[in-house]
Amino acid sequence: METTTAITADVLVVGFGKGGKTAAHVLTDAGRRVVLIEQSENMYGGTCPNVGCVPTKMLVHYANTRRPEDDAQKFFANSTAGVRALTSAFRAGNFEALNSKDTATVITGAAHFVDAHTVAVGEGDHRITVTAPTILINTGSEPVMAPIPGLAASPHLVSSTELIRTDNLPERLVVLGGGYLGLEFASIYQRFGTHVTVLEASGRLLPREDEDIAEAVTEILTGDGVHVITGADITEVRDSGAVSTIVYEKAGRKHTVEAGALLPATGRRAVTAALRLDAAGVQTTPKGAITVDEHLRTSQPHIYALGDVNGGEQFTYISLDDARIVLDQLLGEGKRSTADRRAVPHTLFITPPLATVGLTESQARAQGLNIRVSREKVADIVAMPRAYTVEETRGVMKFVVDADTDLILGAALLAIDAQEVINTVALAMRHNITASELRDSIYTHPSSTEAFNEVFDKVIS
Ligand SMILES: Cc1cc2nc3c(=O)[nH]c(=O)nc-3n(C[C@H](O)[C@H](O)[C@H](O)COP(=O)(O)OP(=O)(O)OC[C@H]3O[C@@H](n4cnc5c(N)ncnc54)[C@H](O)[C@@H]3O)c2cc1C
Ligand SMILES: NC(=O)c1ccc[n+]([C@@H]2O[C@H](COP(=O)([O-])OP(=O)(O)OC[C@H]3O[C@@H](n4cnc5c(N)ncnc54)[C@H](O)[C@@H]3O)[C@@H](O)[C@H]2O)c1
Repeated sequence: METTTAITADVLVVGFGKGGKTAAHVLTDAGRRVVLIEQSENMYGGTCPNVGCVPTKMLVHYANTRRPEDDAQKFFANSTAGVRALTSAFRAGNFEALNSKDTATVITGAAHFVDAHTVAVGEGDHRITVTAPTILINTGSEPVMAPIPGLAASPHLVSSTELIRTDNLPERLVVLGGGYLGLEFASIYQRFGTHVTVLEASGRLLPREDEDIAEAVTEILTGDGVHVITGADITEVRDSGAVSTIVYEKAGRKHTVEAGALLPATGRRAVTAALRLDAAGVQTTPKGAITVDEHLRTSQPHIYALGDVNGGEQFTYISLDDARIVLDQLLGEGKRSTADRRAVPHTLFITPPLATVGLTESQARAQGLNIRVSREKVADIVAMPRAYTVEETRGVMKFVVDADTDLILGAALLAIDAQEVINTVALAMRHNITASELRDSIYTHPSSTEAFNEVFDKVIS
């Protein structure tokens, strides 16, 4: 006998990501009856606090506190135990904070569309359906598996989630792809004591950054012992017992590298396959992301898509900003849009971190802009003793400034605290604060922001 439970709500959220949960809280507080469906009890709060930003940044912290005399294996196991404790606390907090509200309900199970207003969890017996006039899809992204023969079947294949959760520090890790995820894991695991090799298809790391910045990053990683191979065309993965052999071609020659663990980090794509979007008439792009307009409405105007699933930039704070746009549609004036975003910063959490915003020097030159470029090595910045006080003097700071208006066009900060300092630069860019104003402001001492007092004057071209 079928025992379908039918629930109605004002707003249904599918997926417990940053955008969905933020919207769910605000809508509940505004008196809406909200149902949020999350497929896994291990994922309340979404990717970021469970298997993404939070655990990886905690691992960066732990890896950087390891002393040479620490036993690598024990130190790693203690670190992942610390990560588990934090992520479980965050997960429970995320569930409780929402589910304990009178007009909010969290349902655990994989959701799929039945029609444009109805979503079901489960099939047949015990099926739950939720019907709502407004639906938010926030199902995130998953790793793309490069079509390399032998890769998908390799017993040594590990996902970033598995690497975070294991207590066993791999002896030899090969990372396929030198993007955000690949370089962060390379830096973390090398510092824990693993021998790491990065195989990157592009001719150099970080092809979107200026060459001098990419070179400085490569120097830091290789200085830490990471083996970085760029221009690598990976042709095959062969398995024999305890190791995988990765075969790649570089400059017309065949090479091999062995790994006990193999991490694919060649990009992530929207999670839509299980949603049965056809049943709701929701369209997707050729890459499988949900098609949205600048207000994040899908091809069905009452259905919105937030976060990685809509094919935008894959960062937690973008998913959060997506929630602001959708909430403005549902509760506000309906004006806010993705077109309002200016000077969105990014941070690659290697050690020290690389934080960037705006145009690179090469992008600005390609646009024919009249620019002034300032750059200084962190070790040489007299106004920033902070780097010496924490014994991390590696890196470089670079600013691209409009020579006609003195407005900042972009920055690349490879330096201690860069993930914090970049937010001030981005704010200055958004509010048309000039390079001279930033240079001549008062900052606390000793801090990394003080570098502004000096670096803007180190004009190199
Ligand atoms: C290892 C790693 C490190 C990262 N580090 C950073 C960082 O430092 N800073 C940063 O800004 N970004 C980082 N990111 C990217 C960031 O985590 C994502 O951009 C962000 O979490 C995306 O959030 P979201 O709102 O799109 O959805 P997610 O947080 O991915 O949530 C989607 C949720 O939907 C659920 N779901 C999927 N399908 C269904 C279904 N059919 N039914 C019900 N539920 C479903 C999933 O289980 C998941 O919980 C990192 C990513 C990874 C993988
Ligand atoms: N600190 C952060 O904010 C952070 C950290 C981790 C992940 N993320 C997000 O997650 C997304 C996914 O991360 P990612 O690193 O998987 O993707 P990515 O797009 O950042 O990098 C993928 C890299 O893999 C390379 N590549 C692709 N195919 C390859 C192949 N066959 N062989 C070798 N190299 C290949 C690409 O040239 C690229 O350098 C990021 O773009 C970012 O938005 C953010």
